[in-house]
Amino acid sequence: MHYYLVSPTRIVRSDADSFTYSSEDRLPTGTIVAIEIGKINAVGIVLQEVRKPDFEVKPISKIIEDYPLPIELVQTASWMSKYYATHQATVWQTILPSGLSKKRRPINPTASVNSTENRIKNVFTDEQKVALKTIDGLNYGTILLHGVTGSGKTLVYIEAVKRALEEERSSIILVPEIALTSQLVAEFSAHLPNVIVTHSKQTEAQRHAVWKRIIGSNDPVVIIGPRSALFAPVQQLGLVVIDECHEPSFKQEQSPRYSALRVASILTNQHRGKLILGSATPAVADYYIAKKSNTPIATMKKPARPNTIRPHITLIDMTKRNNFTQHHFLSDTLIESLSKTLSKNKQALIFHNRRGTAATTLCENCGWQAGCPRCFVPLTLHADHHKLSCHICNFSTKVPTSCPECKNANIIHKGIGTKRIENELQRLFPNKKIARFDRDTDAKSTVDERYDELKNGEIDIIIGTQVIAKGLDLPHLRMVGVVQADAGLALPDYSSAERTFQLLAQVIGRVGRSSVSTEVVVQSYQPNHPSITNGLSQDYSEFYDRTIGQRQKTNFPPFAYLLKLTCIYKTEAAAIKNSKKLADLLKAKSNNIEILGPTPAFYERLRDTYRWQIVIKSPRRQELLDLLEFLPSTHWQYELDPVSLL
Ligand SMILES: Nc1ncnc2c1ncn2[C@@H]1O[C@H](COP(=O)(O)OP(=O)(O)OP(=O)(O)O)[C@@H](O)[C@H]1O
Ligand SMILES: [Zn+2]
Repeated sequence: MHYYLVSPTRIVRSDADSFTYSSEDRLPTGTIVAIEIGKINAVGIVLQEVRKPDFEVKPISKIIEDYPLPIELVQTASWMSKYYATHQATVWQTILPSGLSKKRRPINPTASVNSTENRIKNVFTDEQKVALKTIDGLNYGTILLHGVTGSGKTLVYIEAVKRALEEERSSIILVPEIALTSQLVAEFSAHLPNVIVTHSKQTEAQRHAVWKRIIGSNDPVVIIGPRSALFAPVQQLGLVVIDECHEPSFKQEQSPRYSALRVASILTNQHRGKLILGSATPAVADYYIAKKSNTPIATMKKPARPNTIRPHITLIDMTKRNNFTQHHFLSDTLIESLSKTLSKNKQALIFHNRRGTAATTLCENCGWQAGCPRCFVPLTLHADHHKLSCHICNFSTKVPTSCPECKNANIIHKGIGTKRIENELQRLFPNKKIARFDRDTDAKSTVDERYDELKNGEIDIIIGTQVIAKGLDLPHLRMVGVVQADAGLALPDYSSAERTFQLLAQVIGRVGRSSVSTEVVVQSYQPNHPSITNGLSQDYSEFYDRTIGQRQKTNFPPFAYLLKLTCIYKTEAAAIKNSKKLADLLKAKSNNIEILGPTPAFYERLRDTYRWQIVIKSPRRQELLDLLEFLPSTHWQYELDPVSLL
C-alpha cells in the first residue's frame, strides 16, 4: 500500500490544503484523482508519497486522468499559493479546466489551425538577428524584447518557437486580449503547422477537450491564448512569450490576484525554459527590474519593413477654440485629415478611452446630476439604448425627460464617449462604413470576429477604446486620430501617467509601419503634459528616466512593494471605524512599513457598500505577507502588487 498527500480542488479547511489518502498503485506527482471528503466526492492532485500515517485514511477512489500534470506546473501552483497568500484550492480552480471529472462525449477539438499555405522563409532585419542571438545565447530564463511598434517582434517570437520545436519543446504565446488572437494566429499559422488556440469563448467541453489533447500529447505543441493559457499542461515547455507585456490584463483581478509575468518566470525556470517579455512600452517597474537583475534586454529601434516613413503628427490644443469651427470636440484639423484619408478610400482609426455616449447627465436649471444610487458615480448615457448606466455595477435606468428635482425639461449630456463619436462621424461621413470596438460591442462584432474586414480595409473608420490601440497591423490604415489624449490623466493613481503614455505611444504606432505616408492628429487639453509629449514622440527612454525618478522620490514600485487592503461595510461609519482600527493595529505590529490612509476608496460606494482602503508600502514583500495574519477574516479584501490603487 502507498500513501499520498492529495490536494483537493475545493476548500475543505481554511488552514489545510492537503490530506493523506492510500492507493494500491504507485502514483506520480501530479496525478489527478477522485477522493472522498466526508461524504462529498472531490477532485484532488497527488503531491507526494508519504510514510504510512498513524491514523486511518481513506483510499483514493479512482484516477481521473491518464496523464499526470507536469510536475513543474504542480510546483508553480504551490508557489502561487504562497506568493499570493491564496488557498491552494483556489489556485487549482484557476489552473485546471472546470468539470474535470465529468464524462464527456468525444468531441473534435476544433481549436487547432492548420494552414496549407506555403511556409514562408524569413529574411530577418539586423535588429531581429541581434535579438535572436540574445535569445539563443541564453540557457534559460527571461529576456526583455523592447522593440518599437512595427519593429517585427512577431517574427522574433515565431523564430524562437521554431527553435524550441527543433529541440522537441513546446511554446505558449500569451496575448493581452482575445481581440489580438486572430491576427497572431494568422501570422503564426503562416509559419508553423498545428497552432492550438485557447480562449474564453470556448465552451467548458471544448476547453476540456483542448486541455486533454495537450496533456496527452507526445509531440511538442504551440499554444496561443490569453493569460490563462499559461496553465496549459504541456510536458516539455521550452518557451513562453508574453506579447504586449505591459498590458494590465496580464494581472488577474480575482483571487489569486496573480501577475502572468511573475508566474511565467517561475514556470519557465522550473522547466528550464525561456521567457520572452515583448513590448514597445514595457512597464517602467519591469524595465528597471530587468536592468537591475541583469536580465538580457534586446532592443529594436527601427521599423522592420524597408523604407518606412514616420507618420506626420499634429498636436491640437483643445483650449484654443479657433480650431473647432465645424464641430465642438472634433477639431478642423482632425476632420480635414479624416476627410482626406477617406476620399482616397483609405482607412482611419479614431481612439478614445471612454465608452458610452456621454459621461454625465445633468439639469441645466438646478444642477442635478444623474448618479448611480448604489455607487455614487455619474451614470453614463447610452443613447442607442435610451439608458443611463453605471460603468461600475451595471445599474441602469431610463433617461429622464425632466429633472427629478426641479421638473425642468432642460436635461443635458456632457462628456465624450465612443458611441457619441460614432454618431457624430456617421453624420459627417454618411456613406462610410464605421465600426466601433469597446466593451459594449456585442460578441459577433469584436475585433477578432471582424478581423478580415479590418485587414482588407472594408471598414473605413475604426472607432474604439484601448482594444484598438495596440498590436494591430492594418495595411490600409493611413490615419490615426486621438480625441482627447489626456482623458486618463485625471485618475488619482500612481500609474495614470504611465498608462496614458503607453496608450498614446501604442495607438500612434498603428501607422508609420511601412513606406506609405500616414497622418496622426492628437487632441488634448494638456498638450504640454510629459505623458503626452513623450507619447507623441514615442520616446520611451525619456519617459522612463523621468518616471523612474518620480517613483523613487515617492517610494512606489519598483522601489516598494504594495499591499492594498479594502474594508467593505454596509455603513460608512463601520467602514471608517474598522479601517482606522486595523491601520492602528498594523502600525503597532511593524515598523518597517509605510501606511497610506485609511482613505475612502476611489469607488467609495460600490454596489450598496462603503469602501475604505489602506495602502501599505514596504521594501520587503515578506513584511507585507506577514501582516495578512492580522487581517480580519470577513469584511476585508487584500491585493498584493496591485497594478492600480483605484
Ligand atoms: N524581417 C522583416 N522584413 C520585412 N518585413 C517584416 C520583417 N519582420 C516583420 N515585418 C513586417 O513588419 C510589420 C510589423 O511587424 P510586427 O507586427 O511584428 O511588429 P511589432 O513589433 O509586433 O509591433 P507592435 O508593437 O506594434 O505590435 C509586419 O507587417 C511584419 O510583417
Ligand atoms: Zn453602480
